[in-house]
Amino acid sequence: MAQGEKITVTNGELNVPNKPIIPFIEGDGIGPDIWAAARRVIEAAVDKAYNGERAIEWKEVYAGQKAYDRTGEWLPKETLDTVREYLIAIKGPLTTPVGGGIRSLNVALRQELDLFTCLRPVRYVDGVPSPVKRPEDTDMVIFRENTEDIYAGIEWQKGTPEVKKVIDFLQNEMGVHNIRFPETSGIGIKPVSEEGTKRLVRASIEYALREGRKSVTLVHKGNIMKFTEGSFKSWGYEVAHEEFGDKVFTWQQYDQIVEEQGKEAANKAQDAAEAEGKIIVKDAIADIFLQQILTRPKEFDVVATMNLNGDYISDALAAQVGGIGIAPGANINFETGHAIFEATHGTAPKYAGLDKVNPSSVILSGVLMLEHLEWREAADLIANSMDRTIGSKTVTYDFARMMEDATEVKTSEFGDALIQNMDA
Ligand SMILES: NC(=O)C1=CN([C@@H]2O[C@H](COP(=O)(O)OP(=O)(O)OC[C@H]3O[C@@H](n4cnc5c(N)ncnc54)[C@H](OP(=O)(O)O)[C@@H]3O)[C@@H](O)[C@H]2O)C=CC1
Ligand SMILES: O=C(O)CCC(=O)C(=O)O
Ligand SMILES: [Mg+2]
Repeated sequence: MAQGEKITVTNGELNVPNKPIIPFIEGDGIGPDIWAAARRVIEAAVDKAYNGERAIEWKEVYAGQKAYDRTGEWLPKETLDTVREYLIAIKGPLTTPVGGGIRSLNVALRQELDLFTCLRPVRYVDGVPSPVKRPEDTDMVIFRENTEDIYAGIEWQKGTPEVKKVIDFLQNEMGVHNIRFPETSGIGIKPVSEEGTKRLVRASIEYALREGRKSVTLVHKGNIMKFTEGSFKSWGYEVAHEEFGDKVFTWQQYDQIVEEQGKEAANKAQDAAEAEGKIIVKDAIADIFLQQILTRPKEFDVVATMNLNGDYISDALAAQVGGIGIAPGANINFETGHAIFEATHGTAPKYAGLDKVNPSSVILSGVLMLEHLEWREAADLIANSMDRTIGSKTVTYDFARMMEDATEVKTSEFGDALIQNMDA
């Protein structure tokens, strides 16, 4: 039984004891390699920052292969109950087979605990090799809706009685005539709700205001998927207008001024709003957005989008600042206080057990967790040490292959270097 105390929440504020119990899931594939390094780095930073007065009491909980081997279940109820009870957890990646087998345990955790925001900050760490000319221009925070959309996994396989029933219903009762090959189609459903959209966009605007960000961009494919992605855009603007009033200036307001007074007046109004520190709420269609984040990254700041778009955007943006080896994330319910911190990447099975991959994504997810607990001194120790370590070209294989004169180290050695450089 772990010693320590529970983190609790009162009126949306976390109460963090000096020895909080934090559940962790080691993860599949490279999970054990990166988690071992991350755990040591986080412990060293907390110890150094608070001279032993604070410490994390880790509590292992099981999911994925390790859970299956021990209990015969991929995601035991006990794991969900424990995370629910202790509020904050951190996890390694979990495998999801393609085209059959179990559904994503990562998605199940997010849905079961209603962790409606997948928050993925994307910013450049000095010295990291990147495929773009000015990686430092990319500084965005993704707010990805985390519980709905086609990502929810509501689908039926080709040739089953279930899919036939759904197709018959669509054709006979809903007047659908454009399923191109009904006999050989699988069908997926894409639920996107007003409630789910509004809580996500609300959280993104609140974050932008709190963190002094400049804009929130609603990313959607609403021209094609009018009542899901298109509605996401409309509901997003509604939240902005109805709940944030004079704290925001939206592109809908801009368009209205263009209509009534012309473009010059609209530009002036937007400039004035920016000067007053208002958040600009705008939108972009997903395909062109993927081009513009590469060509004009400075124009984007906080990004609010649906589940699948957010998944694609996360990996694309991670590439711009050096790749998935350094891409942290958090799954958060801002209303209940529940949060699970995890890297953006997956289990990278070909590297499992080789002590080779970059642990930075899960370590920086730990930094996000420490910031969330307001243990900023410990978070800063890790972030600064990461700057120094990468700055001295001590890196894992993924960065070493793109750098000249790098010293390539193993996962565990990178962890050692981070701990050593906390003293520098
Ligand atoms: N939240 C989660 O738990 C997630 C789980 N997954 C699951 O992971 C499994 C594998 O997915 P896959 O599509 O291969 O994606 P992965 O993210 O696991 O790996 C893809 C590639 O990304 C690079 N990479 C990933 N992690 C690291 C790291 N820590 N350091 C350096 N490079 C890294 C490697 O590239 P290279 O070979 O070029 O060096 C790797 O081959 C699937 O079952 C998927 O469902 C996927 C995403 C998230
Ligand atoms: O759950 C999975 O296996 C994949 C999830 C994923 O890619 C993500 O959340 O970014
Ligand atoms: Mg992904």
